[in-house]
Amino acid sequence: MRSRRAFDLIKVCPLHSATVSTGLPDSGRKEGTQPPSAVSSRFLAIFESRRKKKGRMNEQQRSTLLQSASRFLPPKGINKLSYGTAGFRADASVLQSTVFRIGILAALRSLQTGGAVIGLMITASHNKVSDNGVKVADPGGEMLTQDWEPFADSIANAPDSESLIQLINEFVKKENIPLDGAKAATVLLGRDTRPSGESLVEAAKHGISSVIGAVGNDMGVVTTPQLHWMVRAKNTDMKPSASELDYFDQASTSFRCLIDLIPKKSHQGIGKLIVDCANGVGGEKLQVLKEKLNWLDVEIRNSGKEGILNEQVGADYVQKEKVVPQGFGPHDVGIRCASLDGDADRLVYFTVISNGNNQIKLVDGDKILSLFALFIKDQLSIVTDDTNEYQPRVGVVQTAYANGASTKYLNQLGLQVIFTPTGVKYLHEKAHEYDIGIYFEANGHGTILFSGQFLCWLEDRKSTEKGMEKQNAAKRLWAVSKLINQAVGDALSGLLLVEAILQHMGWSVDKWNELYHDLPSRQLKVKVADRTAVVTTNAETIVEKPPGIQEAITALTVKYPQGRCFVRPSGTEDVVRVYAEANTQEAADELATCVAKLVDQFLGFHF
Ligand SMILES: CC(=O)N[C@H]1[C@@H](OP(=O)(O)O)O[C@H](CO)[C@@H](O)[C@@H]1O
Ligand SMILES: [Mg+2]
Repeated sequence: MRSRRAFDLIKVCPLHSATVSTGLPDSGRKEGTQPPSAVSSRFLAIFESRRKKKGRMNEQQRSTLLQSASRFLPPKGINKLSYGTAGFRADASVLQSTVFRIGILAALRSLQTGGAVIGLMITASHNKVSDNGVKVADPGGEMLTQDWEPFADSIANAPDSESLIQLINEFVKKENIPLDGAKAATVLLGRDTRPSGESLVEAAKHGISSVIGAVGNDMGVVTTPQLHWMVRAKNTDMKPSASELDYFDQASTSFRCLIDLIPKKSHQGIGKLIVDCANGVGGEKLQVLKEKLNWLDVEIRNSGKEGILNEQVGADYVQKEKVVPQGFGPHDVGIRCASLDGDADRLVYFTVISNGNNQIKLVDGDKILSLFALFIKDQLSIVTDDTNEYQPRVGVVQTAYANGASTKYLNQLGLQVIFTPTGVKYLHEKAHEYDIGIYFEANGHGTILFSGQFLCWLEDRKSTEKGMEKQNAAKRLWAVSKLINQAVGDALSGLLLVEAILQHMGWSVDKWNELYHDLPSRQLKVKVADRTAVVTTNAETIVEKPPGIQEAITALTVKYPQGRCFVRPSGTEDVVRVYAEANTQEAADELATCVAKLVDQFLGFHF
């Protein structure tokens, strides 16, 4: 079922995207006016009929694959790789064969989706500079369908070329992929600023071109969300030739639109913003936006010209350590500051505490989510009233890492809050079930998704609503849908939306931070012998295996007022993570430390 979602995703309102694309380049595109169910069943019928003739690897293809695969053999003695929460990540030196193989996978995915453009991004996000990684973007710009992850795991771990070809052969048959050289496939490649990126992109290109008919288009150094945005834009036919330039144009135009729609503009403004760019790709891209917007009140720091990527800088460091990033200090007290991560898909805000010994007041992903949810709810309540036949469904998606106070606040706003396991692929999927699905991880990765039906309705409201106030609210929501990156969480477009909303409200960062008070929390990581021994359930809040550990965690947690604690295996690092919340910082620290010891007792290296 999931592999079909790529098609469902692209059935956007014709008013929003001009045409509806199936990802099947030569299928009828005048279908946009049909109701969604009819559209998608027609797509699927075409898709199914094409699939029937497929699923064979000819001799020429086999020998091409075999020849190139023999040049990219996996190094001996490395740990088993797993696609995880955000693709494959490891020390860059061991990744050549993995990336080569994922190049093949991306080309196969393009073939399977009837020639839709697939994305392949080389990044290890907030991890250290010597690491790297690879992840794949599906036709709608979202993460690779989970159905393909086992295949990704198996080919990444295939010990030699013969077994790799055998796995591909089996998969191609199972999925009916037309591997006969007759069909075209396109993969869009991007990388962050890591020095290992260039050679890994080359490995990916070898993988792609070993699938006959497949072409890799290299977008160079881009943020992860820019690559996802381009994939989405190309496939939805809004902009078949979509480039980074279009990304910047759309972001700046919709941001300006939101600013122009601010009622009774405050002459005071909301003051200066300083952005820590993690010494990563976000710095140079934010500079482009700054120039395009003639935005004088933003200062860009840690743009990568001097410091080391992610070393004591960036959103992950700031959110987890709750201290200032390098380059920030007492001179910044009271100023609104933001941090991006290494590939600019996470965003948090903070202020430096005066005499605080480098401590900060963190404004995390939960607060960004709350600000977005509040703004959307306000605007929606202006546009809709009880007499409307169509009542858009709004859903807010969080993970167990969301601060308990944020969930309480969102519930008090009357919003439906849903929990999923960690990893944006889960949140994104859930958010798609709503007309407006807003999701954020506490670490600052999140976005807003709008359904095609809602956007059609909104398009109508923009021009037909009688009152100016209603029209403007509709226009604001429309601008949000254009500004926010609906493919994936995006620190740059998220930052512009936060700035626009704060200006709209006339709020300082402190006023925003007062929406609710975070419960004190602590996150720790524990190195264990085998993190896969931890099996969780209930959106990762309960440990099922190893037996006995959950009872012990619960027994500790109940001792602390407002205590909440869970453990889960990381999908990106070889650790088990511990999260604890309680009514005081000391209590949260103590609870986290006790549970970390428990994890060590149950799973640590005890010889
Ligand atoms: C606690 C935490 O921040 N976990 C992060 C981290 O995943 P782990 O599976 O926890 O390693 O990286 C993921 C990818 O960036 C992100 O989705 C997730 O939220
Ligand atoms: Mg990232």
